[in-house]
Amino acid sequence: VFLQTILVGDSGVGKTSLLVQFDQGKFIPGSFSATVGIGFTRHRHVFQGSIWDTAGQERFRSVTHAYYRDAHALLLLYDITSKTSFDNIRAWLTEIHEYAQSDVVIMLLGNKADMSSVRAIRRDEGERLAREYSVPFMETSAKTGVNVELAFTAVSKELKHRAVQHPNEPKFQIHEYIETQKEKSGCCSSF
Ligand SMILES: Nc1nc2c(ncn2[C@@H]2O[C@H](COP(=O)(O)OP(=O)(O)OP(=O)(O)O)[C@@H](O)[C@H]2O)c(=O)[nH]1
Repeated sequence: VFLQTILVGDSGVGKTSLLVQFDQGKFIPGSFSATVGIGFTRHRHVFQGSIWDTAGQERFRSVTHAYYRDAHALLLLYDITSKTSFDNIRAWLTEIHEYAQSDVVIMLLGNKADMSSVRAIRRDEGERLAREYSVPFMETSAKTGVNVELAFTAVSKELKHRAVQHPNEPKFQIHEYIETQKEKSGCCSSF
């Protein structure tokens, strides 16, 4: 099975940066250039699949919709310093439910966790929204790399497990896996 993961969310939340951090282990500050359509060049083979970076801008929406259907997993990002990007998550989820496969693995990510001094969305607000939609959640930073590897690994493990599920094997618990692995970024700043 060829597994496809795509990154979605508002323009500027850090989708390209997250993928660059995961792929190359680096962050290029102030290098905001909006993705046009689909980031074809920015996919990396993980396990037996690939990751696609989509454009957050509204005008590319019809292009990205076409990719939802073939996606096995979706990483849905908002920016913890942007209330708008968080408020738009519900709209993104509506789109996902409309265009993606019903069994798609979804993970909610609150990115830019390194900017907690100017955060607009508390971590528990992210957690609550994720619970409402029964999706796993974590805060990430494409800048420091916190939880970046984990986000991709957790999704890959879940997909891999589904693909090769043996009858007597216990089901992979993505929520538990994340809880035991996650770095509590900005743990000590005020909620
Ligand atoms: N401090 C900080 N800045 C970040 C982080 N992630 C992204 N940025 C910055 O936010 C801006 C937007 O990042 P991109 O990765 O281009 O955003 P995008 O979601 O791919 O945007 P579109 O391609 O338009 O959909 C850039 O200036 C990044 O350097 C992060 O985790 N921390």
